[in-house]
Amino acid sequence: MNPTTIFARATGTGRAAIAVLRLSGPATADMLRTLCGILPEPRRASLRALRHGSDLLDHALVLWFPGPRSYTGEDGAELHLHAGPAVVEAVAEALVSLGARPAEPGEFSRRAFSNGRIDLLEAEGVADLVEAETQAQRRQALQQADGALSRLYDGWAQRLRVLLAHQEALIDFPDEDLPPEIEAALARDTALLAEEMRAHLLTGAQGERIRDGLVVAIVGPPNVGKSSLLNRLAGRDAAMVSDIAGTTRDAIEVRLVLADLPVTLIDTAGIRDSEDPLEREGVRRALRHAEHADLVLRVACPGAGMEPEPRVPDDIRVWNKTDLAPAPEGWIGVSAQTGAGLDVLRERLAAEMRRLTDLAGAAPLTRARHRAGISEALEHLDTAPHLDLPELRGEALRLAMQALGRLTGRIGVEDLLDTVFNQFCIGK
Ligand SMILES: Nc1nc2c(ncn2[C@@H]2O[C@H](COP(=O)(O)OP(=O)(O)OP(=O)(O)O)[C@@H](O)[C@H]2O)c(=O)[nH]1
Ligand SMILES: [K+]
Ligand SMILES: [Mg+2]
Repeated sequence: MNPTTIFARATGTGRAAIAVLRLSGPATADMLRTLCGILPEPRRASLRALRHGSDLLDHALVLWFPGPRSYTGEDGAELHLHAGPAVVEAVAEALVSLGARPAEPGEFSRRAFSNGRIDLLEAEGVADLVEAETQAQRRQALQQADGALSRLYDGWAQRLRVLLAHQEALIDFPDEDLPPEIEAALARDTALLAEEMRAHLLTGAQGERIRDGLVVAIVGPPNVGKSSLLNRLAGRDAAMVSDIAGTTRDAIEVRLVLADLPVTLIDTAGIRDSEDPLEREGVRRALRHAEHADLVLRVACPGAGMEPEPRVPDDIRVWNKTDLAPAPEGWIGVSAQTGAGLDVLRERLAAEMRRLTDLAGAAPLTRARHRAGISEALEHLDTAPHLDLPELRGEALRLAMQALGRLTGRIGVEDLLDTVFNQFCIGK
């Protein structure tokens, strides 16, 4: 059955000079002919009067992309319209009356996937690229959209295929004639592959941090100036500040960009023993945030607990209120009030964040889906050597290969597609 021809506005809906309507599907050529009078030259921008019946809709720049050399692999087009809502609406209505329908979120990319133009990992890279807010996210998304992860996983699947072929050759030998050197080589190569996968799983922490952002928690006793510090780092009055100990109860989150990376900075309740059930809950939440954060700013100040908690090696120790007394050895001195020392603190934070996201050039996994797939493949590889029968070892290798195949979407992913593509915006 022929797919329906779909269209969507590919550019944002705010005030703008130009709006791009994108089309894909078998009726694209007919629709262009109707609207433009003739079919424009392929892949060349041409200025056309768009008409529907006797109605002049707009003067537009028209691009015609005959399939399969198009984003979706189908016939496609772009109409660069004047961005007035009435213009876009008139052209959209004309397209609907010609038989097109508005696209679902991610439908263009889904068609590109179905037509083999991109695999699932590349599609996810495209989605991340559309969402990228920081330069580190852009670089990572571009790498994935360009197929860096796909090449890695396809390479592993290819090696597994070879191992499986050897394993199957062994099945045909009677037990007593099994060539031991082939068995040994198989076990060695399987273990080697498993090691590479284990190392790759470790890059996931960095990759997911770049994609989702890092979490930095500000923790310490009451009144040391945690909220004042949050406001300084955020550059705005996000949290209430007062000289009353216990001002902050619930955690307050602020998003910002530091060292090209997205950060969620969390201000928490001052940690102390309290009879007040609300404050106790606040303290409990503060401790939980400290535990789950990528980095913790442990704040103290003159007269308030220097060591609120046993010292954790990765924590950054911040001594606030240096306008009242200088910082002791081993603390970064700041004054949230005057702004002194804030640059040094920002630089230290940035350095720690770079350390936590350093990939040394490797393409990292970026989503829980990837982590689950690789873990599954790894489980099968780890099981294989402990299985007695060569048939069972072969089956374990096959299952590992399937887990990798689902990551790229080369096999058995129908049930997964809605989850992946619904995260896209409309028009992509
Ligand atoms: N002198 C001086 N006072 C400061 C500085 N930073 C904060 N303060 C004051 O310290 C008091 C407590 O500040 P907060 O930011 O509310 O402290 P907090 O740690 O968030 O307090 P809780 O939320 O109650 O735990 C306020 O009166 C601030 O004005 C500073 O650098 N120097
Ligand atoms: K306070
Ligand atoms: Mg506070």
